[in-house]
Amino acid sequence: MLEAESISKTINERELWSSVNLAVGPGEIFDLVGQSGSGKTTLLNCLGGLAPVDDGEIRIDGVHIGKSPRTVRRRLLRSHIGFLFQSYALIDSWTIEQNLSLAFRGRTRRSERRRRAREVLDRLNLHAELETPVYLLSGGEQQRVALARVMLKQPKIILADEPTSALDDHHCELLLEVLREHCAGGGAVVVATHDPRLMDVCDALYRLTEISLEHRRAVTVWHMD
Ligand SMILES: Nc1ncnc2c1ncn2[C@@H]1O[C@H](COP(=O)(O)OP(=O)(O)OP(=O)(O)O)[C@@H](O)[C@H]1O
Repeated sequence: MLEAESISKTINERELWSSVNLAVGPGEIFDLVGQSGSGKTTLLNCLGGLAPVDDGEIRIDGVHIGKSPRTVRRRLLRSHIGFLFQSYALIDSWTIEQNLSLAFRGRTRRSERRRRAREVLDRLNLHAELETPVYLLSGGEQQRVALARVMLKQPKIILADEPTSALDDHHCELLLEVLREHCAGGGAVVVATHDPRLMDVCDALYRLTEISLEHRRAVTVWHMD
């Protein structure tokens, strides 16, 4: 479903990681761990096509995203990838409804979009009016709006960066339920987290590890039972 083969990334002459191999298939949740600054967010961005790699290949359903024409790539990323960003990536001055409308493709009627948005928000225990501007919400509520947007989009692959950072245990459990359902339906998840509540449900752990004095990082993989 999502494969990275021998990918490397250098930013401002600093090699973040190199020769990284990773493959996540239907039903799998992989965790990415490593020290702050080791390049986890950058790796997620590269896997999701938001940033280019310097070497190697990233394939989604077998399509090499770096080499495919721009329109094919955009369509593929749009239908396959859903991001849960560390910063939530919501538009602050927009309402919840406007932020969630970005998840819908094609011509979905507004009444239908509102009905589905309400259903997902209720499930996430977020009962604010759809007309509420996002800047009025707490961090945890904003994180749930971002999760609602991914749930409405229904991508095949979810890339999540510290998705539980603002969630209490109850809401963390809701997130886990959503991720498990996503995987049970044949989806895949790559998450960057050190949160043991989330690490517990992961199938494998990819650790960005420093392996030499030149600060090169490789990936060590542990498969969890
Ligand atoms: N666009 C950019 N321009 C310059 N430097 C960048 C850019 N993106 C990332 N970096 C640098 O690359 C390094 C890795 O950043 P990244 O956010 O990927 O690490 P991380 O492992 O996710 O860190 P954290 O756990 O603290 O979120 C950092 O030193 C960061 O400053």
